[in-house]
Amino acid sequence: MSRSFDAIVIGAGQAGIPLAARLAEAGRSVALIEKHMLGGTCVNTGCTPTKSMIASAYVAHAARRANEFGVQLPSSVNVDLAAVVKRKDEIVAQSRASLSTWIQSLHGLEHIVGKAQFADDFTVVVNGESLTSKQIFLNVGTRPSFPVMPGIDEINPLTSDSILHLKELPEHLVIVGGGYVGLEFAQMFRRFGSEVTIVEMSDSLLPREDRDFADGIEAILSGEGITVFTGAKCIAFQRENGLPAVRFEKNAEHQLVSGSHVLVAVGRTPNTDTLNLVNTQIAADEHGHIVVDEHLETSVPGVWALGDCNGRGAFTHTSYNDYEIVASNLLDGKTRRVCERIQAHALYIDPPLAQIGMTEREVRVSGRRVLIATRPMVRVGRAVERGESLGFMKVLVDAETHMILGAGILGVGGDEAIHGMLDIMYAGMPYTTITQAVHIHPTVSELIPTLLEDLKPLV
Ligand SMILES: Cc1cc2nc3c(=O)[nH]c(=O)nc-3n(C[C@H](O)[C@H](O)[C@H](O)COP(=O)(O)OP(=O)(O)OC[C@H]3O[C@@H](n4cnc5c(N)ncnc54)[C@H](O)[C@@H]3O)c2cc1C
Ligand SMILES: NC(=O)c1ccc[n+]([C@@H]2O[C@H](COP(=O)([O-])OP(=O)(O)OC[C@H]3O[C@@H](n4cnc5c(N)ncnc54)[C@H](O)[C@@H]3O)[C@@H](O)[C@H]2O)c1
Repeated sequence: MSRSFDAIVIGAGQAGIPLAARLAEAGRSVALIEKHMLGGTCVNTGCTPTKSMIASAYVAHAARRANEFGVQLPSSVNVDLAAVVKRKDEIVAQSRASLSTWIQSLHGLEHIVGKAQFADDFTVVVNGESLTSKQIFLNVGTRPSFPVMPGIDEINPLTSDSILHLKELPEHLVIVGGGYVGLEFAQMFRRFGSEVTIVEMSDSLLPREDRDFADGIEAILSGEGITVFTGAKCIAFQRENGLPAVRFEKNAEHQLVSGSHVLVAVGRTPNTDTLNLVNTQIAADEHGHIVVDEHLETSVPGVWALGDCNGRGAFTHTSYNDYEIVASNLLDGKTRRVCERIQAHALYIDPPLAQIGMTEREVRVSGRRVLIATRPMVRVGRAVERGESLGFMKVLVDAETHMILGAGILGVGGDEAIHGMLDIMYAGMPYTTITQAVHIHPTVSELIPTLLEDLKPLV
C-alpha cells in the first residue's frame, strides 16, 4: 500500500521549503520529508548560528578597542561562551519556529519527519511507508567531512556542528583547514579569548580565492594573534600529554601541534549516500554530488536536485536560486538556467571578503584583454572614520566591452557594497554606468566609482 503525491520534496533546506510551499500554493499535493530539523544547514548549523556568534565576537573585539575611540571600559574583556551560545540558540529557534508556522499554514503540504530512501526512481520509503510521485525534488544538502585518518577516533575532533554547542571556552583551538568554516571559527574563537592555530595544506589560506586577498586575510588573522601554518598537510591525529594533537607535514618534515580542542574543517560531504540511489537511475559523481543539467534535472526526467547536493553551488543564496530556477521553469513557463547565475559569495571574517564574478586568476587564464583597479581601504573615508580600514578593493573589467568581469572587496561593509557592481553585471551594463552614478556620502560604495576611474591594463 503506498500513498501518492503530486510532488515529493526530500530535505527541508534552503531550496526544499520554498519549493514545497510554492508547489502547495499552486494547488499540488506535496510531501516534504525532513529527517532532522526544518531549515537544514543554514538555519541550524550554518549561516544563522555562525553569524550570530560572529556578532558576539565583534562586540568583544570592539570592546577591547574601546580606548582607541576614547571610550573608557574596564581593562579586561571576558566572554561568557554559554551566554553567547544561548543568544545564538534563541535566534536559531526563532528562525526555525517561523519556518514551522509557515509550513503548517500551507494547505496541501504534508511535513513528514523521517529519512527518505528510494525504492525505485519514483518511489521513496519513509518510516516504513512507500510514497510515490512523478515529480521528486532532492534538497538533501551536505554534512561536515570527517577525514579517514590515523588517530581520528582517539581524539574525536569537533566539527562545525559540534563546536556550536561548546559552553566553555577552549584554551587552545587547533583548526585543520583554512577555508570558509576554518577561518570564520578561527577569528570568532580568538576574539572570544582562545589561543587559535590554523593548519592549512595549500600554500595559502582560501586556496580558491586570489592570492592577494588570501595574503591580506592571513595578515589580518595573524595581526589578531592567530598562528597560521600554510603548506601544512594534516596527516594524523594523536594524544600528546593527554591533549588532542594534529600531526602535519610541512616542507617534507613532520610537525605536531597540540591544543585543548581540535576542529576539523576540511570540506563537506553530500548527504546523497542516505538516499539509496542504487535503487534508481539517478547519477552521482565521484564526490557524491547528484549530476544535473542546466535546469537542475537529474539523469532521471522528473527528478531534480537542488542546493549543495548538486555541486553547482555551496551557499544559501545558490540553493535558494536553485529553487527559483526550478519553480519558474515548472510553474511560470520560464526556461531559466543555472549558467545565468553570476558567482557571488562572502567570507564572514571581520572585515569580510566579498567576491563576485571571475577572480583575477580566472581572468588571467581566460586570455582576454583586461583592465584592473585596486584601492586600499585606508583610502575609503567611511572605513577610516570607523577605525576599520584593513583590506582593499579590486575590480576587473573587459577592456573591449567595458563589462565588469569580477570584483572583490576585503573591507568593512564590503559584503553590502559589492552588490552595486553585481547588479550592474546582471543588468548587462558597462562599468561606466557606475562612474556616472552619484552615491551617498559617507559610504564604502561611494568609492567604487573612484576605484573604476583608476582602471589600468592588467599586465
Ligand atoms: C558553518 C557554516 C557556515 C555557513 N555560512 C554560510 C553563509 O554565511 N552564507 C552562505 O551563503 N552559506 C553559508 N553556509 C552554507 C549554507 O549553509 C548551505 O549552502 C545552505 O544551507 C544550503 O543548503 P541546502 O539547501 O543545499 O541543504 P541543507 O540546508 O543542508 O538541507 C538539507 C536537509 O536535508 C535533510 N536530509 C538529508 N538527507 C535526507 C534524507 N535522506 N531524508 C530526509 N531528509 C534528509 C537534512 O537533514 C537537511 O535538513 C555555511 C555552512 C556552514 C557549515
Ligand atoms: N560565509 C560563507 O558563505 C560560508 C561559511 C562557512 C562555510 N561555507 C560553506 O561551507 C563549505 C565548506 O567549508 P569548509 O571550510 O569546510 O571547506 P573548504 O573547502 O572551503 O575548505 C577546506 C580547507 O581545508 C583544507 N584541507 C583539506 N584537507 C586538509 C588536510 N589534510 N590538512 C590541512 N588542510 C586541509 C583545504 O585545502 C581547504 O582550504 C564552503 O565551501 C562553503 O560553501 C560558507
